[in-house]
Amino acid sequence: MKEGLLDHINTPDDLRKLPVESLAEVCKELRRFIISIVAAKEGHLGASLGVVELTIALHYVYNTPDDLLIWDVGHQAYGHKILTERKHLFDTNRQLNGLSGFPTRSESKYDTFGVGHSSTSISAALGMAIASKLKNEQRHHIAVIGDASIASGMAFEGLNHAGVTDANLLVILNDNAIGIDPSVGALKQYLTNVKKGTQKQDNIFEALNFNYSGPVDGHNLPLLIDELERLKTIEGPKLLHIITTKGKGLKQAEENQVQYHAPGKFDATTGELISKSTSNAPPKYQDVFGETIVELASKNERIIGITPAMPTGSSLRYMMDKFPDRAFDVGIAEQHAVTLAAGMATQGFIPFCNIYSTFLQRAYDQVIHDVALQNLPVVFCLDRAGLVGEDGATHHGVFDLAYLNCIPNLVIFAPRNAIALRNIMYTVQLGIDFPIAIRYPRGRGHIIDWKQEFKIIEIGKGICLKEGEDIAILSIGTTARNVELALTDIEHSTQIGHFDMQFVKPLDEDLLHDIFRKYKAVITIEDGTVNGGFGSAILRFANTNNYKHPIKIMGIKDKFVEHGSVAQLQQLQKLDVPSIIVEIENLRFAFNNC
Ligand SMILES: Cc1ncc(C[n+]2csc(CCOP(=O)(O)OP(=O)(O)O)c2C)c(N)n1
Ligand SMILES: CC(=O)[C@@H](O)[C@H](O)COP(=O)(O)O
Ligand SMILES: [Mg+2]
Repeated sequence: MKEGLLDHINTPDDLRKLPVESLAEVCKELRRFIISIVAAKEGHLGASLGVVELTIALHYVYNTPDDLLIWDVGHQAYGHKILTERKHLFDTNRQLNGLSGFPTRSESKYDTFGVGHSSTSISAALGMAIASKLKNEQRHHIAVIGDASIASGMAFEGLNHAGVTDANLLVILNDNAIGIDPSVGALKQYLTNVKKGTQKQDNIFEALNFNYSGPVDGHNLPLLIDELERLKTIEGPKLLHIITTKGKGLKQAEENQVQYHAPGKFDATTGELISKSTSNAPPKYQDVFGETIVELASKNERIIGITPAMPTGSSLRYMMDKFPDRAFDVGIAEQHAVTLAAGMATQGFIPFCNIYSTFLQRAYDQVIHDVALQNLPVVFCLDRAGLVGEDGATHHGVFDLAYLNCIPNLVIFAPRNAIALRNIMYTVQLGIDFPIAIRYPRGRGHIIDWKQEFKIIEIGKGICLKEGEDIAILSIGTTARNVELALTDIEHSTQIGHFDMQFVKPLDEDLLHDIFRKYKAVITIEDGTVNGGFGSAILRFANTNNYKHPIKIMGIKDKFVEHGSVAQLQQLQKLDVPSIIVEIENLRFAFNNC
């Protein structure tokens, strides 16, 4: 490829040496560079393409990293990474031992705040701005936040506080009218009106004491640079409202913004998706949820569906299309989603509140205070539980079993396959008088013929999948699959029993007593943290009942798990088939030698 300006930019200082007139060319090359790498290596695309001009303007005008730049979510920060000493590493983005897909403090001094979950940028930037004042340091603090992320409660908390400070804070609202899916809610309507020029007088940000400017065309680089230079001279909290197009510069990404948020592999020249054949593949768990809820809701009018901003990712979209009055995308508002569900449950509805496991962390108090304490029959469907792969540490759903297990009243179920997911959804909508969390992973299972006749699952009951003699393996959820595969590979597998416990809470104590009476040793396996999760619960059961068996707990170690493919991460966490075989052999060796 012909050498370009981008080849000579390693740091923002290199960028700042260029004349303004050459920056349009840098934008072009930066876009092309992002497209070429993401096309081959996958990742988030549309958001980064949409902020190419903004990224260049920010690093050109501000003295990063002394001036502090905070990206909200961080899925739009690829251009930022490339301009800040990481161009040569960018082809390792999101891969094992490669760059993180999100700004990460340990990765670069330019990444001032670790992100991945949305709506933190204003609070973090305000914290930094107040700290700078206290330290008597002159620097700028800039939070870049999208229109979907600013509608979240936490962002409003930050705005509310910032508006009564004199902090040197600039919030840039990057308004492209879409999150992953089209933005929702009254704020979206308000921003649309602002863009039309109908509500200037009642500017919501001015009402919160921000110096508001905009809306400005976020793809007009000279205009952006001028505006940022002007804002640099203004004291106190400021908000710049820019209008951009998600996916800017790649036709398909502009036209199909939902799909090109994170499109997978595509042709860098034509933009066409490189589709993998999935005709014979088992379904994604999200689709099992999405199709099943439609099936159930067509017969049970009390079923409600709720998603905080993930209708496509959760496949609640299917219900939103079929039953728009009973399925709600509430925006990036996990706390609200949970309490909304609680409110509906008080009125006799059966809300299925579908939240990615990692994002439910946001709504922990709502789960405890608004749902569990009142013992309301809310059905939490926790998608993306366990290891999610390339999104990495911010997104793995590995804490849910531990953080939910300590909550009274809450039942916790993990289906080992698509049929079990379907059956538990069927069971709970028949009527429950307790809340339940159903957690299942990202991606596809292994069962093709999954649409079988519904069967009731008995609450609190585990299943014997295979009888044995010496060692009992107790699995939870889809970890059962690797155990099954290990048992087909191993010699003397007749000696090994395998139980799908199904429920972390309540544990099937009758079954556990049978197991501990019969077997000499127990292995537990979960795709969640070993601290306080499923294995811990089994250990507690054994201690309480004075069973002295050796118990090996397999799960996620007490350390944040980085990014990589699920298979690689399973291997590193010793949750893959060979690691299970090794554990079995170790225990058998111990028996034979004592
Ligand atoms: C707390 C939380 N909930 C949900 C998500 C999933 N998520 C990632 S990006 C995104 C949309 C962000 O939209 P916006 O802020 O408008 O930025 P854009 O992608 O348009 O640049 C969502 C919902 C998240 N990262 N964090
Ligand atoms: C940035 C973000 O939080 C989302 O885009 C997330 O990466 C979606 O994950 P899935 O691909 O599992 O839906
Ligand atoms: Mg947006």
